[in-house]
Amino acid sequence: MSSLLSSPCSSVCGGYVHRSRASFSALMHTSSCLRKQAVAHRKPKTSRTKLAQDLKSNTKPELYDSGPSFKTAGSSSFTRDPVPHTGLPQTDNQSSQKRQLRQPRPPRRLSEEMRSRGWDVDGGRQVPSYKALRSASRFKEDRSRNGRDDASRSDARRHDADRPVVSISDRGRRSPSLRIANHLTKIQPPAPSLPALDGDFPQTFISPPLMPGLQWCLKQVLGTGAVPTAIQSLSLKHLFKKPKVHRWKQYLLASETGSGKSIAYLMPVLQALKESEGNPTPATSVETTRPRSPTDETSSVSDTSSTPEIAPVADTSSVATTPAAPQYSLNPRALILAPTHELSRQLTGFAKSLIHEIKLRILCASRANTRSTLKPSLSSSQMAQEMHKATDGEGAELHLAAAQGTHPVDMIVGTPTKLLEMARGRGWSRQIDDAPLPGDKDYNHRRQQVGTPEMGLANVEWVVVDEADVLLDPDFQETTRTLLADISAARGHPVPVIVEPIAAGEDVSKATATPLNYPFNFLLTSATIPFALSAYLEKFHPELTRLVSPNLHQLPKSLQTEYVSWSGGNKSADIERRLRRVWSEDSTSGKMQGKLSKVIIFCNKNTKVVELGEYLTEKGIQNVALTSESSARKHGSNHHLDGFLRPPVKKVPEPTSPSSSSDPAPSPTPEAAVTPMTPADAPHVMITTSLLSRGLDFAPDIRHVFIVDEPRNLIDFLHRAGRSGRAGAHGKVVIFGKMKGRGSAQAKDVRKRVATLSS
Ligand SMILES: Nc1ncnc2c1ncn2[C@@H]1O[C@H](COP(=O)(O)OP(=O)(O)OP(=O)(O)O)[C@@H](O)[C@H]1O
Repeated sequence: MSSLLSSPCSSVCGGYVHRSRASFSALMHTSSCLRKQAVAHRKPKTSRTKLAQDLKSNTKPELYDSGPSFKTAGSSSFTRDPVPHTGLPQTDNQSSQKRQLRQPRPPRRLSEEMRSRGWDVDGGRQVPSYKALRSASRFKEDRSRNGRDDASRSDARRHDADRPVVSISDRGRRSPSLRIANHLTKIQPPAPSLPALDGDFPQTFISPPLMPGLQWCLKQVLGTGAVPTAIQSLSLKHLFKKPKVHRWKQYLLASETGSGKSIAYLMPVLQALKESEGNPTPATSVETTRPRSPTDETSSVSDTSSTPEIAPVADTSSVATTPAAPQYSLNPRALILAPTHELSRQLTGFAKSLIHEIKLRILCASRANTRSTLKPSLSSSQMAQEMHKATDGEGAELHLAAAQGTHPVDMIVGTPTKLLEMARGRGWSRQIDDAPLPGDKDYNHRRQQVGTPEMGLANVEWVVVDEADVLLDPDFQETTRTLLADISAARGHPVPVIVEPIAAGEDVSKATATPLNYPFNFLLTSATIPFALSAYLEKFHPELTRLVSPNLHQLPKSLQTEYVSWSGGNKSADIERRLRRVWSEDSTSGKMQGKLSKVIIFCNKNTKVVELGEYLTEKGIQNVALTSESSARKHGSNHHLDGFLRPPVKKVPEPTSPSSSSDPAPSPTPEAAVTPMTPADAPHVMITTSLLSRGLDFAPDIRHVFIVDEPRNLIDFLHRAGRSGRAGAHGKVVIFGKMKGRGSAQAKDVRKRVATLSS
């Protein structure tokens, strides 16, 4: 406890720093402040592509150094640290778009005053009026932009707020935590050399806390020797707790790319869904929490075995119960939100590989504009068969608009736009005006075009926001928050829709916002936490617990970086030359066992993607060039990514007993089925933009990522680079630029900044 003293910063910021053991974080803080001071005096950079200034200073693993009392029995040390993760600095774009706060939800019969504040009643449900959602017509789907400008980064401030932060130190555990045993890569998993368990943090996928069926499927998917990664350990430790007094969980799971965040959030969600099958938890109360006192922090840190959650004082005066789910076709109990259809489909397939034993029903809502294949006249057994087909296949999708009756479904995965459409009716966003404008002949026609809502939200107990920094950025936030508000309203606890990006440098610690207490478990995940997200969470979710891996905001250790200088001639020819070199190295090294590695090339612009694709095709290199407009993306499946995405693990024959000690037979490796081919026979190159840089789990034979345009910022860079070197597999990120002579300053700057991402 004595290690948690605060001392004034000796440098420039005048702030305070929490001291951990040996005052190392104090040192880091001071040096960070000095660096910021130096940056502030530097001539401001005008480049649009200037990279983040001080990303690393906030996130060094040393900041999570543990006090002596938290050492585990083995070499691992797990700790909760008082230094909060403050996030990456915010972009200008975000700061310039300060918008208004809409509140509160209205009573069912609306007064004129409430109406004028933008509320309406729709089919008995309270929703923001279409007028209030006028700006929703700008909703853009599938645009995973990651922030555009870094000019405000040096303004970023660290806020030593007292929200709970839980981290896991990787000292002495670095290799085991990511010594990935993955049978998909044909790497024989090393015998697990686990540090001694300290009874606190699970270091194997064991039962309990996992139910045997889930544990068995994890072994199938990951291989028998797999051990939890840092973020999964944290999840096992914290997300399976069952507090005596029910309260809705609020957690952020943050860890580097390819570190297994999907499993970290799927494990607790799937298990909870199974356990509460047929026994839904009502939205019993809106929890109001007392202000945190300094003693809260001390006690939560000193007692690692206790929950990091500060017990809220339940406001029993506002007790409400979940209204009965109306007769919608689908009434899911969990929703997973993802920024793209591709990611939704992959997550669905992956989640299905984990439920072969526990038998839940998971649906992908990614298909946007297709007619239902179900006929209303189907008998119930036919319907059940269709349902089985739709929920058992890889990334299977179902559109039930024309089907009758309700269909049991436990979890739906989709983009916020699609999910909102399912909840409000197809075409709802076209109805953004309450009254027709003079001469608006289409008005009635438009209103009639709105489809019937097919998804009820009253049963939703879990919401996961994957790639939270994208889904809560200016492009997506309105849709995401509207959906969250709709769920809350459907569960009987209306909350305001907040569309209020935090300005750069805004001191959120002094903000007096009303916390958002959603009546469901709320999980957010991301590999990058920009300032805007961090500040938003601090302001509106002060009780949210952050589970942070020590390598957050760093490149995976298995990923090498290499710089290639443009020759000064044709850039496409330079890229072609480098590709051929990769394949010739593959053939001589023998590391690829006769196969040739695949390469993902990231460009900044669609035109460049198309141009490069055509050039390589001309040169006899088969490739897949994908932009946001590509027609291949509109087919409602991930077939356009075939050969590049990691395929889901198929179900293996039933075990005699899932809880028996014998390990499951390894499933056939996807590689085994693939005949070796050359880049002239089958695409070995995918060219795309940042569109596909988020969340997708690419196959391990993608050994190279080429970044041929300067990334817009370090967030963008981390996600692009992170498509390779996943789950401990070897990978290389090749960065092209002008490295020598006049005009090389920018490339050198990139190099310097990228170097800060490797420890
Ligand atoms: N404990 C583990 N051992 C071995 N492999 C694992 C483990 N956990 C996850 N994996 C594998 O690692 C890969 C990456 O996982 P996942 O896609 O969840 O990463 P992520 O952290 O969500 O990455 P991103 O930030 O890019 O979305 C998957 O193929 C998954 O099967």
